Amino acid sequence: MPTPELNVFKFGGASLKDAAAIRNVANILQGYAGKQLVIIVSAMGKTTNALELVARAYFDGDVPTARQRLTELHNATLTTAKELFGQIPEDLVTSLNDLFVAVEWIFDEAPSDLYDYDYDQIVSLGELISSQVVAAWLNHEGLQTHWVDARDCILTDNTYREGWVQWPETQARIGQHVRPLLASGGFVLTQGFIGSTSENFTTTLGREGSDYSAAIFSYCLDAVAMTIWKDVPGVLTADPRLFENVTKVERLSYREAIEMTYYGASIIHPKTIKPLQNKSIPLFVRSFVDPTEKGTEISDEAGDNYPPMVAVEKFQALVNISTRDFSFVAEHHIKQLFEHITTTRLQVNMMQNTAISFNIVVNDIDDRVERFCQLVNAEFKTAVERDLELITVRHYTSEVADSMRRGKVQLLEGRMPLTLQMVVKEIPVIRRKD
Ligand SMILES: Nc1ncnc2c1ncn2[C@@H]1O[C@H](COP(=O)(O)OP(=O)(O)O)[C@@H](O)[C@H]1O
Ligand SMILES: N[C@@H](CC(=O)OP(=O)(O)O)C(=O)O
Repeated sequence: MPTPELNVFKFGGASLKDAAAIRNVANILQGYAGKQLVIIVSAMGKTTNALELVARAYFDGDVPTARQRLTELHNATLTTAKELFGQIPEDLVTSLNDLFVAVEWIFDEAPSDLYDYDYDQIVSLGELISSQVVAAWLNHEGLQTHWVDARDCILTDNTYREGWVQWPETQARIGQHVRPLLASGGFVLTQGFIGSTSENFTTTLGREGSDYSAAIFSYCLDAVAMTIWKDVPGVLTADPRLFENVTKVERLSYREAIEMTYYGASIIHPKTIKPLQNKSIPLFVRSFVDPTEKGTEISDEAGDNYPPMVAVEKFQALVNISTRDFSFVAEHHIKQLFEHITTTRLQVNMMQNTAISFNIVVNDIDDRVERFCQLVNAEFKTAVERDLELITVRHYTSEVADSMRRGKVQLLEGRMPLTLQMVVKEIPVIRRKD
């Protein structure tokens, strides 16, 4: 049953990066007091990056470093809480302490044989901490807020670091845990990014997956709209950190949004769009810096005219695969290659083939490319080029395409009527030997 006028808001790391930022979030939420609202929060600032280092140190057997980094994070969290509250409420100190102690207990045991599993048990801490601090602050500010554990709501399979949502069970759990709280009044606040398996082990949904969590809650609760609050005025024609002269796009269709985000427009996690599109729930991208502004609306197609829009995906590897015996790359080879692509969890962003070779451009994550090359080694030769960028231009013009190529060497290009893609690397700078 739809929840009347329910909105879902997602606040990411940038909007929660320190005490002043959390105060700002509470000020925004004052404007929604008494409304039906589910709030999804990410970890504060760059906490997830810090926790990745903790997980790596632990898995590599360097427990003292893991402990030290965890203690630093605990102290930083208490400092933020102290700046917010002055005197930190006792129950917040206790709940934060319990969360940190649970990770310290992991350090008392040897790592499992699966890094991705250990990663999720540790890195999920970021969202658990931030949700406790923010919920406590909202309650302190007179905004009644129920804290919910997202692991009681989002059921995933056992694919650690990229849990696959089990939709029917998730829908039932969200209904069971969230609806009664909404009915009792007050906001519901929970964590983005995390879920759990049927054996109650914590999973994460993939880096920057809190947007996706918000879309899951929006879908399951039939929200009227979902809003993600960002440090930019909305979706821009390109990432302002990388490009000049970018402008805000007032409206985007789901199709445009999914194409841009899949290829690296990191403003929205690519998995966010499908659940919203499936129920025609509009997505608003708004500024937490200037919450009076309208932002960008993403919804059904409306015959819009779009300017050129650019997305850049970094850390790409180009894998050139060729047969060892000069035979054609035929269908059965491609089938075999894709089986290995699936088992090593490569995400293929571009592919092109010739008579005896097959090129794929993939996200270069961990040792996945090496594992893939080993698996195909018996039948195929492989050559890998790394540190590449995949630039995708929707609604391209020749001027924009030329400006993207400037100062780069282009290794691969793909053109479709609406989309231009190029794989580029920096031109190596020749320096004098003195
Ligand atoms: N097309 C785009 N429009 C606007 N911002 C973009 C775009 N592509 C990338 N970004 C970047 O996304 C950032 C906001 O996303 P992100 O840092 O993931 O936020 P959070 O982690 O707080 O949710 C912006 O600061 C901007 O640099
Ligand atoms: N904290 C997680 C999940 C997330 O989505 O964060 P953010 O909303 O700050 O991008 C990450 O950094 O990957």
